[in-house]
Amino acid sequence: MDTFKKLKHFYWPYRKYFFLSLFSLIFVTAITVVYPIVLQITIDEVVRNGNYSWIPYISTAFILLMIVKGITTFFHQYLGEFFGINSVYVVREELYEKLQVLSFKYYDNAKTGDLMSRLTSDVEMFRFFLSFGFSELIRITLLILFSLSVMFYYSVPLALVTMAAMPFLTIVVFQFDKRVHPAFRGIRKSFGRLNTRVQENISGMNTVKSLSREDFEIGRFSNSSDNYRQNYLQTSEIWAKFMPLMEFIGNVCAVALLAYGGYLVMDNQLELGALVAFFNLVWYILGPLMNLGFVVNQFSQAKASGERLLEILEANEDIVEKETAVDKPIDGHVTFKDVTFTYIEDDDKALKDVSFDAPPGKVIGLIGPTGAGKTSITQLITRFYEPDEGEVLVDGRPVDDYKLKTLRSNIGFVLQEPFLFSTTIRENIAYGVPDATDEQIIDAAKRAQAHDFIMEMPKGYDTMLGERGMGLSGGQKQRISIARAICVNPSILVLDDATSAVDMETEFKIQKALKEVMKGRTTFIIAHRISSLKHADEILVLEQGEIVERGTHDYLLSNQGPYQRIYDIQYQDRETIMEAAK
Ligand SMILES: Nc1ncnc2c1ncn2[C@@H]1O[C@H](COP(=O)(O)OP(=O)(O)OP(=O)(O)O)[C@@H](O)[C@H]1O
Repeated sequence: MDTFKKLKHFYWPYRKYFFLSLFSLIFVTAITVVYPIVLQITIDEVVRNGNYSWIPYISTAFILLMIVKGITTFFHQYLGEFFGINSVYVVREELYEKLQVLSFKYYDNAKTGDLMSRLTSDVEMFRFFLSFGFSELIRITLLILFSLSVMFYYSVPLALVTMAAMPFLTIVVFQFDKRVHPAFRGIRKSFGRLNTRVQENISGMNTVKSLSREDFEIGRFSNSSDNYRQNYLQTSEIWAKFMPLMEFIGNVCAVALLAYGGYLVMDNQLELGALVAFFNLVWYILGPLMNLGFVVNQFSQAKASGERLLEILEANEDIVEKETAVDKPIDGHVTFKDVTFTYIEDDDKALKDVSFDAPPGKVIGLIGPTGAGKTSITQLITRFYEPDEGEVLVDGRPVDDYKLKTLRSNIGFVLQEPFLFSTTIRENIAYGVPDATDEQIIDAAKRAQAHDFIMEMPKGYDTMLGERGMGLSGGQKQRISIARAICVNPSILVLDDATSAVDMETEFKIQKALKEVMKGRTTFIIAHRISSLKHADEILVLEQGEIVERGTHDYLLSNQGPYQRIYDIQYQDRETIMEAAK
């Protein structure tokens, strides 16, 4: 019940609808129990005692009851659904909001497919229990209570015989829950894994096809699918074992009832109509008790789903905004003081004692082999991660003094593989500034050298892009992302390998666009090619998380250090190779 208690604040505000639904349910259930009573009166009074004049009254009363039942059933169902769907509406909203604030650390380990299945099928499972399961549990209790009351009214000894089976059934149901709950947790987990497989496969379809790994992928999918199947079958086995057992206990009870009840009728201690009514009533108890297995099953599924939802809702938000965080304009002065950083505890350090100072408007180049820590530096400026030691300052203040929104909206990114949403080009450019005017958007596109190719498209700025920006070349995507950065007008700019994926002509265009966007902004250029950052005011050469050399291009060229070696590989050796090829 802990899971439901923890999730209470989602459904409790809607309790009014739940209780109204429950109130209607009391009528529905009470009227259901009236059926056997009508049967008893008809047999004993009308048929056996010959009171045929009662027929019109009984019929009218019966019809009236049916009308009331129809109306109350409507309210019970509708309000139950209303309660469930509104509660999970809030759950879904809160989950989504939580996903927006969870840090990169969380996403480093999270699997998209699994998260998707939590946000869809787990939420749905929880809703189903709120809408139907809860009230079904109460319907069962009410039906048993009402039926027992009528049974005790007809015959106390016979009612006691019926009750004798209840403890056995309760034990079986309890055992059932104990086994079926872990099984359902297994099902939900393997469904999450299955979703992850599908999602990764579709996202990585290019890689799969280009490496001809379709068969391997099919095999991996089959494994996950088989795992889901096995989990499901295991649960079905538990289900299949317990259901007949419950039914058997129920039938033994019915036989005992008929034998003892028959004896009471023959002994004139019970009217025949009462026995028939009794036999109907006993199924109103046994049926729901057996059905309890189904409700317990739903309850277990909802509990397993609720646990998975809580795992997201209670996930640690390691990047928290201070209460005193400020919202001040940022000039773009970035300072690192002895910064050391690791992504995963006990892992190698991604940055070691990194210090530098980047005054507003200066250009800092970051170069070094892959995995040297270039991107990590920029991830700390935006506070995507936090350093283990040392300080990251912007305009002389630690980055955690700023509101996250203030800090991040002042830092623009142009990445090697920009992410474009499947919407119009206009919306993609204005993504960071949703209220940007058409003039602003067009101006940004012009400065990013993107206006011309956008205008060549049939719908211009209203052209819809496919998922992940399909339908555009790498260079075009890049320029849209530069326009996006210009639109935001950040004081700090990060160009992460922005020109590595394009041909020389496009690179030239992009460089022109970048020059435009860099004007007046502190810029960090991450590059493998010296040509991309040789004009930087300071170049930091990184190796295994450490700054091993720093200075201007000219200084570094004469320093006989790692930068010069990179230069030699990229320029002189190339010339030698070109010479040799002549
Ligand atoms: N999300 C992450 N979780 C764990 N380790 C990471 C993560 N991102 C990077 N690392 C590790 O941190 C180190 C520095 O990585 P970083 O991405 O900063 O290098 P880089 O110099 O930008 O490399 P590249 O030129 O390939 O982009 C590497 O050893 C990398 O494996």
